Amino acid sequence: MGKRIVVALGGNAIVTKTGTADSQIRSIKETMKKLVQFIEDGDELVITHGNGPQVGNLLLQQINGSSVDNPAMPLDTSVAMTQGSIGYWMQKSLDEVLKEKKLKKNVATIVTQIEVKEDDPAFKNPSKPIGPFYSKHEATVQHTMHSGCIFKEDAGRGYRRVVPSPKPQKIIEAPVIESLLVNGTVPIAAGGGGVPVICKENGDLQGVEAVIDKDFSAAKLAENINADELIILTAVDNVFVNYNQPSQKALTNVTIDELKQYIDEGQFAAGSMLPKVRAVIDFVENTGKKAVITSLKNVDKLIAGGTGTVITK
Ligand SMILES: Nc1ncnc2c1ncn2[C@@H]1O[C@H](COP(=O)(O)OP(=O)(O)O)[C@@H](O)[C@H]1O
Ligand SMILES: NC(=O)OP(=O)(O)O
Repeated sequence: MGKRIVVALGGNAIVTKTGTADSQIRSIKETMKKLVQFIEDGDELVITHGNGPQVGNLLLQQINGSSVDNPAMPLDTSVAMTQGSIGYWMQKSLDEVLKEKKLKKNVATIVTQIEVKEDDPAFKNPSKPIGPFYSKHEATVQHTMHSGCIFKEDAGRGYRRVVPSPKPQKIIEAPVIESLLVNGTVPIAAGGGGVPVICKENGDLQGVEAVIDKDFSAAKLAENINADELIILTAVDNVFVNYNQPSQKALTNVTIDELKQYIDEGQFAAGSMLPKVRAVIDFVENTGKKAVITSLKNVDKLIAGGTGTVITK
């Protein structure tokens, strides 16, 4: 019997050096050739993805191309725009792969809103890096040109714009996503971490300017739709302790208590592996189900029965 699986795709599944639509579509098609194996296996698949590079680039286009008659769109709308563009690329690519495999399945991208808390401390401490990398000098120039933009150093790789990244509380479209699954459709949902919204006193939703971390959204989505498993696909086969040191050790089977201890030891880099580890802890703790962190290229082996870092209670 198939499982209900939420797969979260990292940057290496989409992003290319040139950033053209064609190159990102080519990269995504290769990704879909891997993910189709879950469908062939009889699993119910929900695909979610990041948007850090794309939403940052889109914001730059908004800022640089805007005028009084053609205003720049706010960040929540820009997130929705990237859900649309990346979802379009994914849905088109997966459709093609399904056709090549002679599998009859519908694919649908859902513009997904995610509730966040209005008083989330993240709004006062922007931390989510988006868009291109700058040198320190370029970041200072950008900050001078666009006074509202904050730039921070990103894991030794250069400077990037940072925006608030509140924690997801509830997937608004979870019932729609579940009904699609029940009807045999493959939903692409909560893309780019979801459109962040707050719930007003009268129950209306209002978009807020932020980018939610897609790993936390994937965990909340998996929880809200009663998924059996959360799989986070990134660039490394395993989570490591003593990462990039001669004594590095791949984690294969690990409990959430062990992971918490490794967090206390500072084993996981903030802004890269740490949010993934925190997200899987949330999912496993809240549901008692299993999560996996591994690489996209490792999907074949994962489906064949193992490898990657498996996290259980
Ligand atoms: N302890 C660790 N174990 C494994 N990878 C780590 C660790 N600490 C940092 N990393 C880095 O985190 C990266 C994954 O984060 P990131 O690139 O932000 O993910 P995404 O795939 O979502 O874009 C890995 O490719 C690796 O370079
Ligand atoms: N929204 C988000 O977390 O995107 P990235 O994974 O691309 O940073």
